[in-house]
Amino acid sequence: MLIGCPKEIKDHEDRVGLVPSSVLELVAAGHEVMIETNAGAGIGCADEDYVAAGAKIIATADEIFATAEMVVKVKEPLAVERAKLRSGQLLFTYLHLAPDAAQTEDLVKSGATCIAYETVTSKTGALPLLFPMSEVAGRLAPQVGAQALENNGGGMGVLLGGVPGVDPAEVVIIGAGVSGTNAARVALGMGASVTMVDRNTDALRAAVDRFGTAIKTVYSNKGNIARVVEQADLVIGTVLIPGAETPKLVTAEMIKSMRPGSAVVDVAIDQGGCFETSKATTHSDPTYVVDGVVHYCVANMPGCVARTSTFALNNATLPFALALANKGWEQACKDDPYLRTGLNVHDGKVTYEAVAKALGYDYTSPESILGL
Ligand SMILES: NC(=O)C1=CN([C@@H]2O[C@H](COP(=O)(O)OP(=O)(O)OC[C@H]3O[C@@H](n4cnc5c(N)ncnc54)[C@H](O)[C@@H]3O)[C@@H](O)[C@H]2O)C=CC1
Ligand SMILES: CC(=O)C(=O)O
Ligand SMILES: [Mg+2]
Repeated sequence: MLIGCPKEIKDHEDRVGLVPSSVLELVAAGHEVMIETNAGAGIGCADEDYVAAGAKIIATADEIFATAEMVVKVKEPLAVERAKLRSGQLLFTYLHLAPDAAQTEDLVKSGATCIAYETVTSKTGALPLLFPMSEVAGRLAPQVGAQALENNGGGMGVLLGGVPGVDPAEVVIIGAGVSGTNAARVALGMGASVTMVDRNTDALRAAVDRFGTAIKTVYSNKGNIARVVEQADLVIGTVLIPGAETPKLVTAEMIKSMRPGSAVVDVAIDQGGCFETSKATTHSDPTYVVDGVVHYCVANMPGCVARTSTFALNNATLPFALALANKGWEQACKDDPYLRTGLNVHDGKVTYEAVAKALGYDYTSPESILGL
């Protein structure tokens, strides 16, 4: 198969779809790999590293989209990239379609087959291609939240860990999944006082088993969220309903109840965000203030630690990229029901139910397309 990997063009997105060692594996399996020139610059991988792995360096994204049978990326295609997609082409990347009507419409119109990293599942019901980036974003969240609480960051001038004789910050993490657990690990390490909120009591039990009495846990309902948010210095939102738009669990009224100079970090912004006051921001201009509360809502947080993130992402994506290249997407999705759940759009049809429901499309099941 002819595989193409363009340079990412989202604001401050330095990750890249394939690292040289992944190229090596794909080439060893008999495939041709095209990498856009300088695609790996932000992760410390030069064109020569890709050439040594067997890739061909291509001058422009246009050439890659025009010829590749499978395009491997990191972020959702932006409008200029969507315009280059072709009918019958396979796109393998993050998509986050439910809150993004414009992208969904373009992908449907393109006729391409689009497999979303974030809805590929595993035997245990986990999301193996979201997992590594949720680990990264979760670990980054207290770090960016701590900066937002600094006077320079627009915050009230609170040190997350406090000092002897002065209280640490109160950090509330809504969603005790992968991002939430990683956020808790770092926030506790920085010395904050941490409360985790989830509607899944098993997730709260797992947090207590992991962190012991250092962590406080609260069951997720409106009243409890209103109470802990009002008392928080920093709220980190990491809620997910796979493939669907994030529920707005923290209302504008709750944000108003927080102390001026407190902060929120909406990790879940890529699925629409869990604060009513959230709107997506970029690494160039990551924060804004609503009712005195600093909001950080960057939708590609791992992009700022691109080297760590790209290698972690490739560890997870490579087996699936190999299966897609070796067998073609149809056979690969027939053989693997967990990869099949990644199919979001095919030949003008929306093939992921939560996306169809969120955006008012008819839903066509992957099984019906594959004749299963
Ligand atoms: N902004 C960014 O750069 C990045 C964002 N993400 C996003 O972070 C979000 C979280 O991802 P993961 O941690 O992997 O998900 P996860 O599935 O591991 O965890 C989500 C948690 O939310 C909980 N939840 C669902 N409904 C809830 C409710 N009503 N109240 C409280 N908790 C509720 C679930 O029980 C689960 O424990 C996703 O939207 C993901 O796309 C992930 C990586 C990077
Ligand atoms: C998961 C995701 O959207 C990201 O890593 O940017
Ligand atoms: Mg994102």
